[in-house]
Amino acid sequence: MFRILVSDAISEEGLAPLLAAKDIEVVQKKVSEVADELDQFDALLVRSATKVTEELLEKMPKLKIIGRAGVGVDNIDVEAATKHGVVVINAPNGNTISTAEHTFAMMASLVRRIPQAHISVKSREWNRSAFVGVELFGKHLGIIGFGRIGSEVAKRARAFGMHVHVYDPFLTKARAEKIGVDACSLDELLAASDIITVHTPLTKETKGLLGPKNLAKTKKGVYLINCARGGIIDEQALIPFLENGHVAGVALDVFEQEPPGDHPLLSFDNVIVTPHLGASTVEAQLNVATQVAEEVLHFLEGKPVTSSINLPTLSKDVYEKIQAFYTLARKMGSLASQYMTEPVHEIAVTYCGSVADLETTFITRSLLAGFLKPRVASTVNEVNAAMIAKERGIAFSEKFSANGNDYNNSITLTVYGETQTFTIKGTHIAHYGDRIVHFNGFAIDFAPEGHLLYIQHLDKPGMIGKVGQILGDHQVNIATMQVGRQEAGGKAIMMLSLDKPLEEELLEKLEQVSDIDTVKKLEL
Ligand SMILES: NC(=O)C1=CN([C@@H]2O[C@H](COP(=O)(O)OP(=O)(O)OC[C@H]3O[C@@H](n4cnc5c(N)ncnc54)[C@H](O)[C@@H]3O)[C@@H](O)[C@H]2O)C=CC1
Ligand SMILES: O=C(O)C(=O)COP(=O)(O)O
Repeated sequence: MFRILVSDAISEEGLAPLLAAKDIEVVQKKVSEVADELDQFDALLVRSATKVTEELLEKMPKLKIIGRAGVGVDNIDVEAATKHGVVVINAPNGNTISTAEHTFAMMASLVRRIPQAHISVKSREWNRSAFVGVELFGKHLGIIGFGRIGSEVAKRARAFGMHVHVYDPFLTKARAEKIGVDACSLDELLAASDIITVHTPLTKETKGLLGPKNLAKTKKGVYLINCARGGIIDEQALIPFLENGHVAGVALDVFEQEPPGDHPLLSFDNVIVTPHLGASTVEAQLNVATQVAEEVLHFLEGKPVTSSINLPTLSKDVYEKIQAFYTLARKMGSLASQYMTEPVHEIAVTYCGSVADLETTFITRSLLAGFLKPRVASTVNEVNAAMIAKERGIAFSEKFSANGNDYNNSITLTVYGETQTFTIKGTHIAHYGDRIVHFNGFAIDFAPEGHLLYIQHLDKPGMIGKVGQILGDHQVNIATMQVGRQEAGGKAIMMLSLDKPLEEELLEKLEQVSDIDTVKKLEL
């Protein structure tokens, strides 16, 4: 049974896949209303109101996934979620059109002074000369941030006969030309635009992007629009530019603090505002709720997510291709970690043959999670494995080779410790399963599963018998046994799979047998 907390107002119709699912309980309450039960939730669904802080995450130890029914995740401490191994997903395109349309509604309202005229008429006035506006046709629109919403705004602007200038450090000239916009530098955009609208996420780089310095570079009489995030246009910095008339008008859907309270900007007649309504349409809310509900359901069913903020995203197709290697890699990581009981400073993975062509980032994360799990007390999974490895000073690298080295595919993992180096190689054989084909310098062939017992010994007659005798005397049944050696009479290994885990006392007995060098219990 999974419990999901929906702590913001999310479309009930969109939540239908979760509400209808068996073994899932959906609780639609604010965080403050379930303060005593926070440790019982597996998933959390939010919009922009709930602040998902590290403190909240610490109160939710069972949490596996956070679904943001919308785009911006600046209300979620994604780094803390990653640290806690919690997947964060969003609905990146469900509200694009609604927000682009709202931006346009704001633009038209701003230049034609519709809100002010509306209030005037409602106040029983009829003052036509007070509300003379300007046309959008022929004006220069500057769009800062040319992602999903920015590009939809551009399409609409072109239909209105506007010239569109775009600044986005990640936009190529070729794409800009194809869409028919002028890709330019920020300074060029600021100097050329009659109206500027921002559509970036709120990040360290974009916070205060339109602050005192950049506002001074704009044309006198410029109009500004923020339907992205409060703070991209610095609210305090706007005040003198409004007072001296340099900025002709501002439209804000979002604020540095929401609600903004008694903010000085609200006193300006030429500042028009809405209460964060960009995504507030029936269609957008249904889209984003359906997207996150389906994703969360998939995730809880153990399927891949397609729009994660802190995991590489995988299509169903790709996931099916990598699934087998993902499991093999996790087991190899775990075996290496259990074998190498000393501190490790580097992990190197080589993908050979068909696996080298796949999306290996995810496989490597799985391998790291498998490696770290026996070593860390907290949750470790694909989400936080790379971060934890880094924190512990473990470097990791990937190499690729088209040649499978006798196998259709293989993964080789080398772990560098303080005093020794350990190498393990595995392969996945379709319709047969995972095999470890190389272990600590020995060619061997065993299935990585269950209760394993590794013994390194001298290659001489009677060794298998001695081990078999000790295990038999203690009622431990051997399910399978594989052997490998480097040369006749030299070092050799046995890998036994047992029907039950080995007790410590038996391990010690085996270690005392003459010509047995190493005994290790490996659990998968
Ligand atoms: N008012 C509302 O209700 C809504 C607001 N939003 C907000 O709109 C914003 C944009 O959303 P999308 O277009 O869906 O995101 P997106 O990720 O598709 O586009 C963002 C664009 O900003 C660009 N960018 C990033 N850093 C930049 C920088 N320093 N300078 C210039 N460009 C930069 C990126 O390259 C990207 O192309 C987000 O902040 C989102 O939270 C989204 C939906 C509703
Ligand atoms: O999707 C976004 O980024 C939004 O800003 C929409 O926010 P909301 O879900 O309406 O609180």
